[in-house]
Amino acid sequence: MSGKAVNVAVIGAGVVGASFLDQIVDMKTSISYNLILVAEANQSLISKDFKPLEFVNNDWKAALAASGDKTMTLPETIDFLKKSPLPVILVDNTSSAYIADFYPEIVKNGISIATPNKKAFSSDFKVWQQLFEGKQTDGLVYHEATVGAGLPIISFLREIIQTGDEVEKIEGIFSGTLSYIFNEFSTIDSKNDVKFSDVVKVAKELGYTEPDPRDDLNGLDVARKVTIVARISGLPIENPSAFPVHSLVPKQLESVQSIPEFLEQLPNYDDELRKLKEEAAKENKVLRFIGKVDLKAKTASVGIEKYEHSHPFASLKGSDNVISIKTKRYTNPVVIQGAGAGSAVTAAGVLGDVIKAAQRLAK
Ligand SMILES: NC(=O)C1=CN([C@@H]2O[C@H](COP(=O)(O)OP(=O)(O)OC[C@H]3O[C@@H](n4cnc5c(N)ncnc54)[C@H](OP(=O)(O)O)[C@@H]3O)[C@@H](O)[C@H]2O)C=CC1
Ligand SMILES: N[C@@H](CC=O)C(=O)O
Ligand code: NA
Repeated sequence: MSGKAVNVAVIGAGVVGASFLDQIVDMKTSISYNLILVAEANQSLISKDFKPLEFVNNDWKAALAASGDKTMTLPETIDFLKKSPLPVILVDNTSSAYIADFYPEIVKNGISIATPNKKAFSSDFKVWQQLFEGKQTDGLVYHEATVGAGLPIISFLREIIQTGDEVEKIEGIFSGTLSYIFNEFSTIDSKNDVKFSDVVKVAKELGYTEPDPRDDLNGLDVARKVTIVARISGLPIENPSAFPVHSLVPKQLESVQSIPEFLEQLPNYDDELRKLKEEAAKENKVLRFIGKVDLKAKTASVGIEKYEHSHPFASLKGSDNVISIKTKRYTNPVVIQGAGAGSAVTAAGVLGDVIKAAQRLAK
């Protein structure tokens, strides 16, 4: 044992957050990862004297449920963490834009961040610059799980770029939900006449979609991921609305209030996608929902593309992501494929980031 340690503060104990906490309390390494804060929206566990929180049988859930501590505001949380005697890594396991807005202030106070939350990295480019072009004394920022969940996309891109490689093109299926929907809707078997609206309903029943499926179908989640990989590769995209994004939500259904009503009306708009699928089938192709960045042309886009049956994107299964990266050195693209969503793989991506930060920070 080296006796080195860091303090870890976790915000969010939902799908990813709960799995993250299960993994970190079980982890045995030479560095000590001392949990000093676990916060849900309304209740928290706070170690006010910075002694590591302790759980009977590693049962953090029971301890959190029994805790009487109310969740601090973000400014209060920053004030608390600033006083930590050990380096602190704040793990944001929420999708909160409000919390993401505080990242520049958090790192300015020397607190490091590890997160799967895409909001800060895909909002205004100015925030990106504040996070990655700041002072030596700023906290570190890791966000592997913002693209392809635990798959090594961001670390790979950053590493090859640091060694002098140049990214030329990135193309991929970046959404677990839309991967599943198109893998089921448009298959190599041209007799498949399943309706788009039916696949969306099944995807929702299986828990693959966001609570409101429009948050997947509008393409914004993919646009955020495309913005992130483009920026890392040197294309300073202003925000995820600064390039063409094909929304699969019919205009007339954008403002429908209830989710059941949206799902009930969706079959009225099946025709357009059915025609596209039939056109593709005639050319022996399938439809896939793709994010693309072309560094030479300085363009990005999100939308439906057609692929030959022999293309790796055509034979994708389940809700896998697949991302193809062509560079000056990798003239045959590197293809990274695997689960791009899910609690355990995403949490492992976040925990991997915490480990990387701790290896640089631990005292
Ligand atoms: N699920 C997946 O497969 C993947 C998720 N991600 C990203 O991971 C993040 C988390 O996703 P997921 O776990 O699925 O989402 P969930 O909605 O399951 O969990 C979010 C959690 O954040 C908590 N929360 C929200 N706001 C606050 C706040 N102000 N203070 C404290 N806690 C707060 C919520 O608490 P409460 O319940 O009390 O409101 C909830 O427990 C998102 O950014 C998502 O995009 C990335 C890749 C894959
Ligand atoms: N809803 C997202 C989850 C991760 O960001 C997806 O389907 O990929
Ligand atoms: Na990743």
